[in-house]
Amino acid sequence: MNHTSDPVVEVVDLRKSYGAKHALDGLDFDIRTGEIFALLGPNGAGKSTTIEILEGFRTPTSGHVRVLGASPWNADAAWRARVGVVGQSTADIDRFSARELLRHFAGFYPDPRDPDEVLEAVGLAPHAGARVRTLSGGQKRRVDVALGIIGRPELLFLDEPTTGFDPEARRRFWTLVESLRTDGTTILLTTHYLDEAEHLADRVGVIAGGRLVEIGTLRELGGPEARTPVVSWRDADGHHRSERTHTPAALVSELAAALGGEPPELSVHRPTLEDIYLDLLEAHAATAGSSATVDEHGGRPTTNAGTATR
Ligand SMILES: Nc1ncnc2c1ncn2[C@@H]1O[C@H](COP(=O)(O)OP(=O)(O)OP(=O)(O)O)[C@@H](O)[C@H]1O
Repeated sequence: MNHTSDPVVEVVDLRKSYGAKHALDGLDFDIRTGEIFALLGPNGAGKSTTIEILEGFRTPTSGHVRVLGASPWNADAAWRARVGVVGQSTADIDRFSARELLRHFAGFYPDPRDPDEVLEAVGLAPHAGARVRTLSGGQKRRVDVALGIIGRPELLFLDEPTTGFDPEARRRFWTLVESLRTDGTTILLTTHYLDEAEHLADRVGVIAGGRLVEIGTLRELGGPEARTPVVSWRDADGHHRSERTHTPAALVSELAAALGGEPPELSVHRPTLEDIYLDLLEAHAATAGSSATVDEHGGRPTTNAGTATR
């Protein structure tokens, strides 16, 4: 465990361009020891570019980046042993069994976890001896997670870790991540699942168009007014109206009195986390002058722990 009070991850004015494309346009954030920090954002926002720079697989165009006190892309093997990586692509060493892979990779670390305990923790114990290629997509993803934590990392990167998991596997994974936090592991997570971020993250950073739109706890997302209920109805001349109010019951009574009965098409809605998140992205797209786009990305390196990192 890192016992210093310095941030585990320090990012100042991080920029990354691919030709004329500014994938990252000046990011600033810190991740503290023992924290679970989630990066949220639409497709193409820059989450994987950020995480891959912090893992040392890409170099920034400019900016200051320190991860466990080092520049990741110049870091040595001792630094790598302190970091765990679960990238977006799935383990492709599929002629081995999960148990064989874990035993093999455990040998690269000074203080690895017990392979059988890891298999149990990720729910792979019943399939430990099966060749990885015979496993389902969700089971292969668990192999990635197992490889990411076998070295007992101080800092764990999880890039969309539960994509393809069934609901029970996701819950089980969340329990595993919580136990890693209890052990003192610092975790950077990217996810498209707001409930995952809500369940796991101490703080989130919302990224869009290569910029950090907001950073804070999920409760703080969108500012203090974002969760204010919205009363909607159709008024006497047929126009659709809506009003944000902390006293929706009072407004509904006023409306009922003014309209002499039930307000037509009345609804009272308390914005959900998803509403708030989508509003944030919409506001960003409006100020950026374009909406968030879905991009294909080429040339991303394989980043699962079993191949590129070790
Ligand atoms: N190797 C590359 N060459 C050129 N452009 C790239 C490359 N990798 C990423 N990009 C572009 O950089 C931007 C950010 O991509 P990135 O993969 O970081 O987004 P993301 O937030 O991880 O998206 P997703 O949620 O789809 O994984 C996108 O516009 C993408 O097309």
